[in-house]
Amino acid sequence: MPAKTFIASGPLKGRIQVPGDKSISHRALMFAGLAVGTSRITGLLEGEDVLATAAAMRQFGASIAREDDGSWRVEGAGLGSLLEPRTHLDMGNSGTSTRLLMGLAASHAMTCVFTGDASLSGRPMNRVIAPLAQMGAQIEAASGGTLPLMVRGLTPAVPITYRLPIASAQVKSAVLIAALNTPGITRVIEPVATRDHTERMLAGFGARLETGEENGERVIALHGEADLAPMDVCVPGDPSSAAFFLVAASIVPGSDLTIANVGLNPTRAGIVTALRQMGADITEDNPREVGGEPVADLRVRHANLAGIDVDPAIVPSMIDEFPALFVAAALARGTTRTSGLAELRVKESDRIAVMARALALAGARVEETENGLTIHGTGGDPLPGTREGASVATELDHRIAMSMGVAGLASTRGVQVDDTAPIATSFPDFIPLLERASSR
Ligand SMILES: O=C(O)C1=C[C@@H](OP(=O)(O)O)[C@@H](O)[C@H](O)C1
Ligand SMILES: C=C(OP(=O)(O)O)C(=O)O
Repeated sequence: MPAKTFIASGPLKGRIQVPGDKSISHRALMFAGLAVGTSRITGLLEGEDVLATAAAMRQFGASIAREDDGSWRVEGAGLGSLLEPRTHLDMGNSGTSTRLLMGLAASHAMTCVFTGDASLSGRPMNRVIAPLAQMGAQIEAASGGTLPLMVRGLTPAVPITYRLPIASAQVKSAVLIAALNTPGITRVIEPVATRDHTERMLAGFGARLETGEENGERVIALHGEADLAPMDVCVPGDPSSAAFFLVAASIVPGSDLTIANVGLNPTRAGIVTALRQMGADITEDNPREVGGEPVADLRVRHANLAGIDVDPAIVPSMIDEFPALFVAAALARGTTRTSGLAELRVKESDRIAVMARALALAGARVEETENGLTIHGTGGDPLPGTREGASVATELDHRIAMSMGVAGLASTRGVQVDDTAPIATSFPDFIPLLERASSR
């Protein structure tokens, strides 16, 4: 459990690059692992969550290796020809790996056991069990619908039409991945649009899928069984990782930082919109497309932020960025109110409760509401920071650790975080990168 105190820093300057997008990295390994032939992935995030997906895909029969130039070479096992894993699949801390690979197992005639760490073992899986059971899979989970769980897949599975009861790209993707090996048309209806990396990348790998709109809802129709052809994937930088630097540079006076190659898919870019509404100075340079995704270099300069009421409609497009936004709000002038964040309670930790406690410990004025936080900002003055001997509980949650690390940069006493190890799940080089950016 490496604790660390993040202390007040000088301005963040220069040009940095954040690692590859976690959501896209998972999918690149999965779909390359299902294609027939060899794919190459550049810019893959080499974080623990993504490595858990790689290990699982190897158990399913894909051959996956890192090349000397840092790219990854994947020889697919071929959809429908997967091997049955010889041991349980250890998903570590990763909800995305678990839920998407449960979809894969559901339409293959094999038995897979999924396990995970203490955080993942508390997260709800009924949301994927329900549609996958409709498709014919038999799933036995611990009471409460959590890991460890066993999936007995069915081939051929049954195509379904499934309307998502919650806005979740993981549930959508689990059903679409199960549909790949399912004859017929599987439809997913999304009342609220969530990240669409699965749809974009599956089309790139040659799956037949149509996306459209009916009565204001998104409808995705996937034709199985799919033949996936190998391809080269270039993974853009992760906007969820960039968010920590967008907030850090916004709250530390004198900062002028460029974050190169950040993915700006509209289903992910809500944090940029919300920070701009607070008065952040963020410009987009060199907009382009990388790997079928919109990308730009983001230049962020310190600004005097003001509190806002965050529109709940923006929530799905910045779901993982709320811990970072809460830190921006704690340094802003006036009050920020957030609502509609029920999903935050079932992430790696209860991010509403854990951030309320963490920010209060660092001296911020925070009120927890049913499904959000109300934060009264300092108006730009540094937070007091944690007291001697007190440290923020990160609860196995990488985003809590990084967000509170950023809060430390704008604090008088510094912010001590009890455990920085979870950061490696999504951003192994976060601390050195932060130190480099703030010491120029
Ligand atoms: O599909 C994905 O890659 C993800 C979807 C989101 O989860 P939900 O689907 O549970 O909202 C997000 O929080 C997670 O970090 C990654
Ligand atoms: C919620 C997250 O990831 P996952 O659901 O894959 O554990 C996250 O990275 O913030």
